[in-house]
Amino acid sequence: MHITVIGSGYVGTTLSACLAALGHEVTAIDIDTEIVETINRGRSPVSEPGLDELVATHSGDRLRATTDYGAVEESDVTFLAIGTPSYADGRIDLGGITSAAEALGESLAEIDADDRPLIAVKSTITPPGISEVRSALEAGLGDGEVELATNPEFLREGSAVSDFQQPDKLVFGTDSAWATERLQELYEPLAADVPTIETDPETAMMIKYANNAFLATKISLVNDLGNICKEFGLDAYEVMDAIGLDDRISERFLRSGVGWGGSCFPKDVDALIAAARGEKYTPRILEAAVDVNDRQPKRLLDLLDEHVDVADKRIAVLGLSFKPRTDDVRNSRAIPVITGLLERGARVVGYDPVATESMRERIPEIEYADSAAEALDGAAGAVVVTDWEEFASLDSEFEAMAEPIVVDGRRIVEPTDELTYEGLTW
Ligand SMILES: NC(=O)C1=CN([C@@H]2O[C@H](COP(=O)(O)OP(=O)(O)OC[C@H]3O[C@@H](n4cnc5c(N)ncnc54)[C@H](O)[C@@H]3O)[C@@H](O)[C@H]2O)C=CC1
Ligand SMILES: O=C(O)[C@H]1O[C@H](OP(=O)(O)OP(=O)(O)OC[C@H]2O[C@@H](n3ccc(=O)[nH]c3=O)[C@H](O)[C@@H]2O)[C@H](O)[C@@H](O)[C@@H]1O
Repeated sequence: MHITVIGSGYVGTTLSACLAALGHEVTAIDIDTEIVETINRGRSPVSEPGLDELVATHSGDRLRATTDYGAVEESDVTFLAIGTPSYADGRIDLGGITSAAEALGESLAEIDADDRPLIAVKSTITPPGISEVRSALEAGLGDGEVELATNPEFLREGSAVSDFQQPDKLVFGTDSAWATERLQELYEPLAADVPTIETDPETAMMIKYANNAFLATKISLVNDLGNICKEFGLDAYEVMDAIGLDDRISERFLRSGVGWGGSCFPKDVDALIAAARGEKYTPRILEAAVDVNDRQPKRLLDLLDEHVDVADKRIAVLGLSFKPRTDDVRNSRAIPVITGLLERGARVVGYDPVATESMRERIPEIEYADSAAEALDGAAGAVVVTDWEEFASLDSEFEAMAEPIVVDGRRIVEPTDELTYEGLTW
């Protein structure tokens, strides 16, 4: 099939490269010329394991990139994979996706009605927001019709390619059998043993929000229970390992610590709360999940305060990305941790295996080290914010600290006899 993907960020590039790998002819569209050139040079514009290789394999063959919306003329399905950030009050900002939808509508107006592609929304938008995207598309189109579907994405950053290639489920939100069949045909090469949910566009997006809200709330509940364990002098990981054996709970997403960040859980939970309030419903459990999450970085710093007065001291922050294996620092827990340390007058030195440059753009005023050893050298304390595998093998590096104090927010560092080691929930 001929596919166009509008928006070439984490989701769009993964989608484009993986669909090309499935045998489809894919055109990736982005307004950013640097992104377009990067893909056409055979490189991924975002850092994801395996994505560079996929783009390199298919670029110039089944995958090409352009800034020109005219490329939709050829396509059977056109995806919208534009960012959907939040306003300060949590409501979803649909400005980016509606302006893309309007521009897309203008291009579709040039195509005979019978030849128009199915438009599938990959971006995460609240169910009430779907009508706004539809209106923008129709405003661009003028007279005429086009069919809009939703096809939410469940991949995680850091494992985007493998998550896309081996999904737990596929969700098709359509208004017609024709649209469902197009999506079935598109995913046919990977859908063999994958449960497929065929529903309407709004329910499909509610499935996406419920999925993220459930997982974020699960982690906050684990953190709440973990904080209680810590107060009782118990190890939350021992407790969670045990409850995870209950199939109804499952062993996944039971890691307590400094909380959830990233470009999706915080924004999606906030957007769902705001959309629910817009309907005069107050989702109290989701509000509590956000509240627990907001408090975890402060609990980490309070623990550090018990061991060292950080004012004027060099303090190492190990891990800057919101999770390992990505350079993404959006809503990383490292941000409130660094801000809290700066408010206490600490001299902060940050280290991350790949996210240093992203964090430097965001917080330029702190020092950045090229290795964990360099960050720890002379530090009067260290906090661990991201569970990068390399932190598990740190050992003699701690000997160069002025005070060997480590407060671990992710249960990744191996405690030693020489170390004053505190876990956030153990
Ligand atoms: N990042 C993730 O792991 C996941 C994200 N999502 C959802 O997917 C959507 C996209 O997320 P990301 O890929 O992370 O966003 P992103 O910010 O990485 O990428 C968005 C891309 O759209 C481009 N763009 C913006 N306006 C455009 C326009 N008018 N025309 C063409 N291109 C335009 C930008 O230049 C950028 O490259 C969001 O709604 C997000 O919630 C869903 C599942 C996973
Ligand atoms: O909508 C999205 O964008 C995506 O959001 C999350 O994916 P992602 O944010 O990439 O990463 P996760 O692995 O879910 O981690 C999110 C945050 O939760 C934290 N986390 C995760 C698991 C855990 O047990 N404990 C915990 O604190 C991580 O450190 C990270 O900060 C979902 O897992 C994806 O299914 C979804 O598609």
